[in-house]
Amino acid sequence: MSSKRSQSADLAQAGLAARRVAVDILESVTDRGRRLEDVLESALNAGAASALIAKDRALVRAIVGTALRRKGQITDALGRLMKSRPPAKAHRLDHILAVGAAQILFMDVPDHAAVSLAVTQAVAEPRLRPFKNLVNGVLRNLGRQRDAILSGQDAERLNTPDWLWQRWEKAYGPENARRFAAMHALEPSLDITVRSDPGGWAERLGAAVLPTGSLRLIPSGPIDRLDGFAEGAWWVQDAAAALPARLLGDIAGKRVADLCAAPGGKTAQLAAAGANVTAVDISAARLKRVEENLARLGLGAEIVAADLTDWTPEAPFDAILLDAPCSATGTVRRHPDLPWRRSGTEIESLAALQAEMLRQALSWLKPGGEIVYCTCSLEPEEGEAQVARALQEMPGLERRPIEAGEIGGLADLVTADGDLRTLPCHLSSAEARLSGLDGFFAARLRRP
Ligand SMILES: C[S@@+](CC[C@H](N)C(=O)[O-])C[C@H]1O[C@@H](n2cnc3c(N)ncnc32)[C@H](O)[C@@H]1O
Repeated sequence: MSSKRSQSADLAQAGLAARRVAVDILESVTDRGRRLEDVLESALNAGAASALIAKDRALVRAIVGTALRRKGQITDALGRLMKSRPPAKAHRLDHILAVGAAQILFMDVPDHAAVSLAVTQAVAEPRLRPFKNLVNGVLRNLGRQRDAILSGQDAERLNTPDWLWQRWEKAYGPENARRFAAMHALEPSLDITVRSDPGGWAERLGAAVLPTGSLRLIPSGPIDRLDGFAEGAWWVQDAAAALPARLLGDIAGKRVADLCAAPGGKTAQLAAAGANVTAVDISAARLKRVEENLARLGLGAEIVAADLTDWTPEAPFDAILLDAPCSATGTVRRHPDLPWRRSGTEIESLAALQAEMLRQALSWLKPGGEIVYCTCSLEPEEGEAQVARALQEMPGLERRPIEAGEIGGLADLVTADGDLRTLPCHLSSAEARLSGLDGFFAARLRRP
């Protein structure tokens, strides 16, 4: 084989391997309910995928991300072109078609390449081989009818499962539900928190400095190769996630608990602010990441692996940050698999756990001490309702309202009660990919 021909055979092989890994990942996430971030890492480091170069790894991420962000539209589009569903034994066909459709409908990949790689995948699997003409026909038709199909779709509604849409319509109204869904279709920017000199780091990284002090950029390669990562000058943290720890104010020299601490973005903020931090989390594996992150950043904290519902500190704290486990529905921009792995049924039991944790945490504060309770959820049961209940339950407990000045002057992010409520459609910018914020709730309470 000439070297040119062997090069193009290598490229075709890599293209095929990337699509195969994308199909495997989609299968794990949507059929087995596994978390995308866990599956991505293990799939990209196993077997043939481990030989993929950075560009192909990025392609896998982009295909899977698009297939999940646009899952409703892709299912609708394929449904319009298929007379019947493939039999259950050929269920992998759904993922091969979804991977092909994601490229044809939404990505800058030539239709013929997407179709031929999907057909090659079907042919390679004995159970799917009988459907190779179906794959070919459906995906070719999709390319031909792309514009007509896309223009007839209600993208926001289709890409949001009913359980989430109904919750958001109820809590925020139909227009906001639509705004959130529009943001979820976009690959989010990378937000980072810097130890110091945001202006200098913004220049070095080509980032924007947000009003809240976080930096925002579109990275062009792996994050750990960016300037300043290895030397611990910054850490990855959504701009909304960076706000709750700041609400504890000047904590230098104080004894502060970071409850539900892993993977440690907020622990790093508290330690960088000079607090003596006790970081507690139930997951030893996730705490290992806290330790690694702190080591890279040259910061320290006492690390405690414990179930908070069964733990008592040796002495009360001056201040506490409780970032309770929650449905995480505010993070769909960064976790597009979440809506399709959950159904909302877990919210009731999570809310009960949050109530128990908040009650306990309040009892671990010194008199006059402050707690910031937060969740990365858009669901009022996990935010506003928790705080209302705590205020009712504990005589003398007071809300200390958040001032816009504490969060870069962004008054829209503060509720009438004085709590922080960030939404995916907040922080809009002329450049769509530089817009948006994770949905967070935070309230600051002072113990009598
Ligand atoms: C929202 S995450 C915390 C994120 C973290 N604060 C940060 O900023 O990086 C919630 C954490 O709660 C922990 N968790 C869940 N149930 C717990 C329990 N019963 N006791 C202690 N930690 C728990 C989980 O392991 C998870 O790390």
